Amino acid sequence: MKVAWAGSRETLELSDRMAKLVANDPVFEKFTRPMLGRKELFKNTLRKAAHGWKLIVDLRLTEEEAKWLRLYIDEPAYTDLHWGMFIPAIEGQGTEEQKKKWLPLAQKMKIIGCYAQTELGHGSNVQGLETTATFDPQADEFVIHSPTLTSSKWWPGGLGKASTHALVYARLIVGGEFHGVHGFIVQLRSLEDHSPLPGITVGDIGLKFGNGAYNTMDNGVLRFDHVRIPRNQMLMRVSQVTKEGKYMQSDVPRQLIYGTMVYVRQTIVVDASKALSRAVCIATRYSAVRRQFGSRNGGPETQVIDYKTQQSRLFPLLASAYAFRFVGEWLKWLYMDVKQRLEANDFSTLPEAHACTAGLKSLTTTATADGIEECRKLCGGHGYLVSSGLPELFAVYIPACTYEGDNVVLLLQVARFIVKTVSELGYKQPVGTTAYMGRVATLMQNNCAVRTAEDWLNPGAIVEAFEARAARMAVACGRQLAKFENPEEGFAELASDLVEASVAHCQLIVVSKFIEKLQQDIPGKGVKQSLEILCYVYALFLLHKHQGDFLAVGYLTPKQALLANDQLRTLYSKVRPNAIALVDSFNYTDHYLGSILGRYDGNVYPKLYEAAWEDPLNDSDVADGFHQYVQPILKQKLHSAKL
Ligand SMILES: CCCCC/C=C\C/C=C\C/C=C\CCCCC(=O)SCCNC(=O)CCNC(=O)[C@H](O)C(C)(C)COP(=O)(O)OP(=O)(O)OC[C@H]1O[C@@H](n2cnc3c(N)ncnc32)[C@H](O)[C@@H]1OP(=O)(O)O
Ligand SMILES: Cc1cc2nc3c(=O)[nH]c(=O)nc-3n(C[C@H](O)[C@H](O)[C@H](O)COP(=O)(O)OP(=O)(O)OC[C@H]3O[C@@H](n4cnc5c(N)ncnc54)[C@H](O)[C@@H]3O)c2cc1C
Repeated sequence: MKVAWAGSRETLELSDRMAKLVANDPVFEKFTRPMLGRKELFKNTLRKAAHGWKLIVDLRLTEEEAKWLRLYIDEPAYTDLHWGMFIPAIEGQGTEEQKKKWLPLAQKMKIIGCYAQTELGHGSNVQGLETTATFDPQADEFVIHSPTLTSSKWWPGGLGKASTHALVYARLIVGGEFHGVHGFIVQLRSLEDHSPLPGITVGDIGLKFGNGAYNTMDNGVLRFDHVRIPRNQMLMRVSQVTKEGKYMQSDVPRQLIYGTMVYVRQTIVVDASKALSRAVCIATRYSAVRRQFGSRNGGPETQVIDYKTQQSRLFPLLASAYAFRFVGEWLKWLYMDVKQRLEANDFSTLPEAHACTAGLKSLTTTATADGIEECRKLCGGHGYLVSSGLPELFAVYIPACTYEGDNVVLLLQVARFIVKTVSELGYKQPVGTTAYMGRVATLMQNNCAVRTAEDWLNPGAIVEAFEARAARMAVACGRQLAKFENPEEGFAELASDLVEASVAHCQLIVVSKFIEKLQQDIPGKGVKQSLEILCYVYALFLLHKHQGDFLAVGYLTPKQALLANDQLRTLYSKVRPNAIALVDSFNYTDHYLGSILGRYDGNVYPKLYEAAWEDPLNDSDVADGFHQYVQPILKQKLHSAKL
């Protein structure tokens, strides 16, 4: 099962080596993180990042090894955005000449970059960004300027204190004409003494949610006061500005400027499976350790993992972790395919790539953020201790529902895509993830044929149910939209229904890709069978949770919905014997889990007790402040009988 989770034996071995390299290095200790002050915390993050870079250089780690190393260091840092956005943006939107100049500098970390798109006043609305880049033909330069307070760049990770350069997204103005938002490489700080360059005001935006957590990252604020950069520092693969001041839009779609976001969104889907699997690993192991009630004749109390309510909350999350892992694997393939096509100037699958990355990023991050919180609750009181690992995991993870695109805004992008597909059904055969809409007549006509709970253990029945739900919801939205004279007005009015139809479409993708994964060769005795059970748990859990959709579109009867729930209960009993093996398959070290509740050895109570005394508050029996503030209360003589 470890190979199935890792993807291959090579990846399992490589990631295992990196995990152990980090776990055995005291520099990467994590437990004290939540107790550090902001400056000490940030300095410690810089220290870890520097040590990580030294390991990469000294050990000559490959790009893949370095990626796993940074993952297992498990600390948001400027390197995430340098490697995860600044470099990919240059790779995707730079000309060959620009890549030749800037990539070696960035890859050798001679410069540190961030991705500065969001502003104080605009994040979702990229076309509303206010920073300006005005071409000066006399000087053959762009003048980068922050004309308003709301044009201040705000949020970019690594911007506040670490980065020397930024990829700045600004409104391109040539000869007084606005030509859309484009990316510009701008140096922010001196490479000599790291001081901000003239015209640059830069700093950190302040404390964020949680102790430690994402406060290791210097999300920054940045303002420009007429800062000049050479013309060749506008990324010009998509569009160009000539020396003469002529704007040229190549035959590449303007949306390629958004390409880095597509790339990051697909990485975020796999990240979701990692984050959710960590929380599920902790909650599952602890649920097996924790006993509460149920003792008979003085015997041991019941393991809480054996309660049906615990199983009905925990096992769908376990199944979701595997589901997101496999859909993330497919999404990576989709992204690489569209990237290759783009290199051949084939833009045909760009809309599908955008819709899939946007929709799956939204769906998996929402489910993961909710899932981590559910795992905290599954651990009872001890889940609320920092030493459980869950509060910090939650605090670090939840911005994923916002960054790289607010999850609702992204679902609205999916809605545009499926509404457009429905509107073209009469004359254009849908392909890819919307191919099922080509069978809309059948899907609208045929209802569910399930007669017994067993009938739900049929991939065909599952896929047809999810296809019918998604198709019928999309067609219903299309029909409603047709009633509006102004399509944009209709879209705004029906936005909530469209979002629900988008969720249905995206859940169909996840379920379908899980089923397709099971049709592949999966090594290991009993592994495929275990994954099949999880696949059905995932699908039937969604069907149960969203049964209102399936009933409202008339595809399911209440009886069939009840049969699905009956089957779900049976499936939980089948997951139970393998639950620990399934989470052990994630192959996480205790260091990476950072959780006393999730320890591999299950030695929870002694370690919880031990850890309590390490809290600074226990440095003395009588806490500082007692004598000054409490003792006087205890000693005071009160005359009024009432007090
Ligand atoms: C080694 C370590 C690795 C680490 C990995 C690193 C990162 C990942 C891991 C952790 C994360 C770490 C840190 C956090 C990073 C976070 C960074 C950020 O947040 S960067 C900023 C992100 N911002 C956004 O996502 C903004 C969201 N808004 C938009 O994308 C757009 O404004 C819009 C909502 C899509 C609207 O676009 P527009 O204003 O142009 O209007 P539309 O009419 O809707 O679109 C026009 C047209 O274009 C199509 N389209 C839109 N976007 C794309 C796209 N991305 N790709 C392709 N096509 C796109 C859209 O469909 C329309 O097409 P059509 O309908 O045919 O006209
Ligand atoms: C931890 C973190 C790291 C980040 N890192 C970076 C970075 O490195 N670089 C960078 O450039 N940015 C970064 N960001 C910014 C991030 O990309 C934006 O916050 C994100 O794109 C959301 O945009 P917004 O903040 O403008 O939200 P808004 O769009 O203002 O969202 C506010 C509310 O309005 C709703 N809304 C907005 N538009 C619509 C609409 N059309 N229809 C319906 N509802 C709507 C949203 O759903 C939401 O509920 C980061 C943010 C965070 C939290």
